[in-house]
Amino acid sequence: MLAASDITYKIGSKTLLDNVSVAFEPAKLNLIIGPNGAGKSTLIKVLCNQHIADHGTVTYDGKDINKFSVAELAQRRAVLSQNIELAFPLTVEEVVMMGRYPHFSGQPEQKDFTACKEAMTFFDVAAMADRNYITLSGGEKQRVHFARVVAQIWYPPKEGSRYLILDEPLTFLDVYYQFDFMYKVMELIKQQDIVVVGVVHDLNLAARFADKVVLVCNGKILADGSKKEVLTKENIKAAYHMEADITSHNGKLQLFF
Ligand SMILES: Nc1ncnc2c1ncn2[C@@H]1O[C@H](COP(=O)(O)OP(=O)(O)OP(=O)(O)O)[C@@H](O)[C@H]1O
Repeated sequence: MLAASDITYKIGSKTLLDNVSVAFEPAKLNLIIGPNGAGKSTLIKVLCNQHIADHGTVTYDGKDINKFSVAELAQRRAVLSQNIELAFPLTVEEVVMMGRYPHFSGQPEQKDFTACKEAMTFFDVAAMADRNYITLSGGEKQRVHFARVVAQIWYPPKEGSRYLILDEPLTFLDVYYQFDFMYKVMELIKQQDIVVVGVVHDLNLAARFADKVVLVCNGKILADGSKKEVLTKENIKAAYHMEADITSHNGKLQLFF
């Protein structure tokens, strides 16, 4: 379980997160939604210790994030950030191997090569293994980063959960790969010990796939629960100032604007 309790985070006089408490369980697809500037990326950064909260705690498996060493956390928790830029000419396989850096010192071992190969196959980028990363399209690069972060947590740790934190993973992907990615994440969470937290903008993808939806607005949690509980006309209006028609057919929610 990944939990944040009473998080307040300020920059100067601006409060970016205001007393936020939220928890994410393993084996569930947890999605964070909310309008631009709501505080979603800030929350992700606090959950990852990239931002230190002014108040409140973040725990992984009940243990305070500050009690983990950087290496310990990196062996169990992979983070896909927005706008990843690589300055060096690397092959796709070398980029994916970066995910394994927390697991070896010196040279990668056979299990690191195996994790990379399997993660590349899983995300359909194995055929590009020897390509120069910077020559790839935006969507191809994004799939390479999926392989990198998933290679990082490919094997279960001796104890505790694995964590996969994704800040807007669907940017750059066409509709086929958006769905493909969601199905693949659902396949990963069947392993039961992976906590997945992702930020998405597409409310219909959240309506289709999420087990839990957290709606962030003005640095606060406006709603937190199942997609049916959170994706209501009232909540959408309050957060996005938009009227939505919401239909439910065979248990599937759909939003129209
Ligand atoms: N260093 C900073 N100084 C001042 N304000 C900041 C800083 N970083 C972020 N903010 C502001 O904090 C608010 C929350 O930003 P954040 O990036 O968390 O939003 P978001 O919900 O991820 O938005 P988006 O959907 O547009 O990516 C925004 O208003 C942003 O301008």
